[in-house]
Amino acid sequence: MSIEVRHLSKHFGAFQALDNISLGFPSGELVALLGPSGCGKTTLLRIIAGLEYADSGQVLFHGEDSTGKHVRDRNVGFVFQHYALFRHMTVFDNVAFGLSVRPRSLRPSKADIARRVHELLELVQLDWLADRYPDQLSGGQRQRIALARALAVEPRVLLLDEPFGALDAKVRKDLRQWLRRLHDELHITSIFVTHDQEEAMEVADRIVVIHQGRIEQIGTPDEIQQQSASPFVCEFIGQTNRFEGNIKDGWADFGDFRLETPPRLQESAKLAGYVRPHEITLHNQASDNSIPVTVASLKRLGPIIRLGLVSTSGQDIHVELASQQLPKDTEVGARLFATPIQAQLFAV
Ligand SMILES: Nc1ncnc2c1ncn2[C@@H]1O[C@H](COP(=O)(O)OP(=O)(O)OP(=O)(O)O)[C@@H](O)[C@H]1O
Repeated sequence: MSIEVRHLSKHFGAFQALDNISLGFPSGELVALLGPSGCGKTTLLRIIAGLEYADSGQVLFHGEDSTGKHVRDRNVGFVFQHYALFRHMTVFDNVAFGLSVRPRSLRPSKADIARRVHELLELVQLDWLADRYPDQLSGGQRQRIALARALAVEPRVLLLDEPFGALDAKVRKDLRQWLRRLHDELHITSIFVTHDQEEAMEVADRIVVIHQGRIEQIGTPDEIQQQSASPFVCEFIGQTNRFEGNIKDGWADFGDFRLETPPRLQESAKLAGYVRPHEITLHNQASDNSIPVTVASLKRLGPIIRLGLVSTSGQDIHVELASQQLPKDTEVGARLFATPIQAQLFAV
């Protein structure tokens, strides 16, 4: 089931939460809506679900206009961070709920419901918890049961709003890998909201970066990271170093170093160059293209070393290297030369 939204806008009073959003969610993909708090991602998800209505624009399910359709007629499954399980019902009854409240003519038999519930509990690998109550589960187990409950009605689309937001880092990491595997098994078109770029990178086929109610970029995790569409995306997706420069003799000139410039930037007055921590090499000797720096901090994380450097002009520079790439005898206070090997360049 593909989903498309066209020219969606939404105001809350004078505040514009969504500003003319158009995009498609291809059938069977797992797409992340990523952006800072308040950027409009939950509002977009709720409009797709039918829990909220846009001021203008359309929502199409499989090419069919569903804009005015009630939530119960859209056949979507939800997993929301605060959409708790029913506390007075067992795990089994929670998962069975969506099927057992169907009108009599559409309701499967008791035996069919039981079979389906056990299949789903097996899918989320928690069949052994069928008789427990939600209070007797861990947070991660509760979210997996919530997912089983959402899947029980065989939704055409699965919508997840920060599904693992309230969980601790380790459980969160496990659950997102598990969600990815589950998606690979089921291939239900799924959209999940997150403000955690690492989560989006790890789980999604495609990421939609939203900022102030507008789409900044749509792309695969690699495209978003390596070909960011704007300085905002560059800064939002993981750690980066920003350098300011300008065009000199056809090069992007940043004082201590220079880089090749694409033709589209040749006329720019000012440039911002974003260099990721792993895109910088360190040397004992100066070269034409190196920044003199002092090592301010050095942290070993297994085979990786993270360094905090300060340039002579006072700029902080973050670097990440494999330990064998670190110049010999480097310690805090050492003077080195940092060479950016590539950058994403923008006119500013
Ligand atoms: N019912 C409402 N009434 C008034 N303002 C609202 C309402 N719902 C959302 N907003 C505002 O619209 C903006 C977008 O909200 P939304 O919940 O979509 O953001 P979000 O990107 O999901 O943020 P978060 O990650 O914090 O949940 C926010 O500034 C929010 O305060």
